[in-house]
Amino acid sequence: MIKHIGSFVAQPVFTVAAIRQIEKRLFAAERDPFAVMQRAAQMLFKHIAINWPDSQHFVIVVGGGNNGGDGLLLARLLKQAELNVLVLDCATTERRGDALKAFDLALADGVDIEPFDALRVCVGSVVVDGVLGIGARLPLDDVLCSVVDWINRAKRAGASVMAIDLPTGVDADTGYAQAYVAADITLSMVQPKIGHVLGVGSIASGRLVNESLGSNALLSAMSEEDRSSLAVASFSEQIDWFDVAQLAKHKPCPRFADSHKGRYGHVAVFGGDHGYGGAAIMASEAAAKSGAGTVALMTRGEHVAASLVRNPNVMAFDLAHERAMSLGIRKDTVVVLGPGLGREEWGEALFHRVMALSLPLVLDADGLFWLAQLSDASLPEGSVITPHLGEAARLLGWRIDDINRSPIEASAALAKQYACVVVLKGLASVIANPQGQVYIAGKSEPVLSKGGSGDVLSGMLGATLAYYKTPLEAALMAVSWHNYAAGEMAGKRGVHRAQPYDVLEYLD
Ligand SMILES: NC(=O)C1=CN([C@@H]2O[C@H](COP(=O)(O)OP(=O)(O)OC[C@H]3O[C@@H](n4cnc5c(N)ncnc54)[C@H](O)[C@@H]3O)[C@@H](O)[C@H]2O)[C@H](O)CC1
Ligand SMILES: [K+]
Repeated sequence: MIKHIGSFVAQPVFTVAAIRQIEKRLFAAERDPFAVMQRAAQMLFKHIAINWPDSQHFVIVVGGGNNGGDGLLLARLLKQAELNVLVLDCATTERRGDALKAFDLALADGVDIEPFDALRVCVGSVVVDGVLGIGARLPLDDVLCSVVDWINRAKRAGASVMAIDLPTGVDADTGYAQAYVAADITLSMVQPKIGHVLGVGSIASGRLVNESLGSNALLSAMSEEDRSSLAVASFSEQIDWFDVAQLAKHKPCPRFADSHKGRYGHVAVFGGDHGYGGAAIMASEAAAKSGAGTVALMTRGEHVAASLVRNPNVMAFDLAHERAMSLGIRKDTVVVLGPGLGREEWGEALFHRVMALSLPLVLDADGLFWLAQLSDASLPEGSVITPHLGEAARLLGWRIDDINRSPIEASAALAKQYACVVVLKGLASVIANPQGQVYIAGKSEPVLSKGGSGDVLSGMLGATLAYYKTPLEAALMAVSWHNYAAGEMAGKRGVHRAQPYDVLEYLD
């Protein structure tokens, strides 16, 4: 089968360890390392002027590290521009190095620096979070929690919040957060971090802007090998990927002019025990509307008529019929197993029967429940599993909180354990393959938090798996496409009314 390979626009996101290495090289390349912090402050000033050109009153909350140093130098620039600026200092340790130098310069310039006091009323229309950046140790103690709370209260009272580098409270390596600053804009310094695009961090960051401070030039001068040793995950960049014009350019599963249905694969969706027919019907509809050449729904007899009425293009077979398997399966079949499979005997027997076919699988929902019951399971080559946090926890024998705290490690561990591609579903999804490649795709789309969204995604994934050469590509395409379409749908239909299958009307 001839396949079209989409080209991905991916932007690397970095760990703190990698940022520290880049910083080291950046400092070595500068005559005066303090110049990097000064550049950071100039960039903050620039973005303030762009975003809030009319604001006169600024409050900058600073910690004792270099994140606070950036904030102090920004305060100086605002003061020099004759704007009203107040620095609230919540440092608990003595300042050293660049942070101390920044503090002294701000003080010498007459910047108003006062100790942070939670009872103080916010006087700024823009509040800048310069409390903690990549040097944060989490969780925050009570004092820092009250600082975070103060900034968020100021926001609720009408102030805009800009975070320097990272919203305070967010783990830069995972996006995990408990108490955290909810920023309107985050100005990331040097390079974007994993925590900006994953987990709660992806929401806390608000609109993300990065200023490389000279590191882009440094990275492009590095060898590909050297550079890729720094990035542990690549983020299929929202700005490019989800931009309508860009998506039009990278349209998933494009059709060929000299087309016939055999070129787009065959998807067989297995599932739909009593009461769960909708899940399997939605998955089969999703496969069909994502462009699969042919789709078969393999289900209980009671769901056949419903499926035919809704989707006459989808073949619907009653699994109790002795020829159902031979009619619904071709040799190039991609199987979607799980939606509405259930946890009763019927689902268990069907799970084993389908696993024995050794066809590439999309394994989801209760398919993952049955997978977790096996002590030693290998999946057919080219398979993809799509667990949410709870399902991943069951498969790995970890606690859900552990998955939340280490989503990249969890997906990589699952990809190894089952020798398959893993889509760990979350606000943004982590996609990993057994070769150690990791991508983060998608962003928070609250409209997707409804029963049935996973079924639709698994059906879409069935279609992309039939279309693309590698399961990694197929997973990236399906997750990004689903997420993009959800954003379009939410805008046009509203987040309450829109149903999970409505997303399929926004794929083109
Ligand atoms: N170094 C550079 O090239 C540049 C750095 N920039 C900014 O600097 C920060 C990173 O600075 P660093 O000093 O390493 O860390 P932080 O400021 O994030 O915090 C360290 C500081 O805070 C204390 N601390 C950490 N956690 C806690 C906690 N839970 N409770 C109390 N205190 C805590 C710690 O002891 C230190 O004193 C980076 O994010 C950038 O914003 C530049 O932008 C320019 C280049
Ligand atoms: K910060």
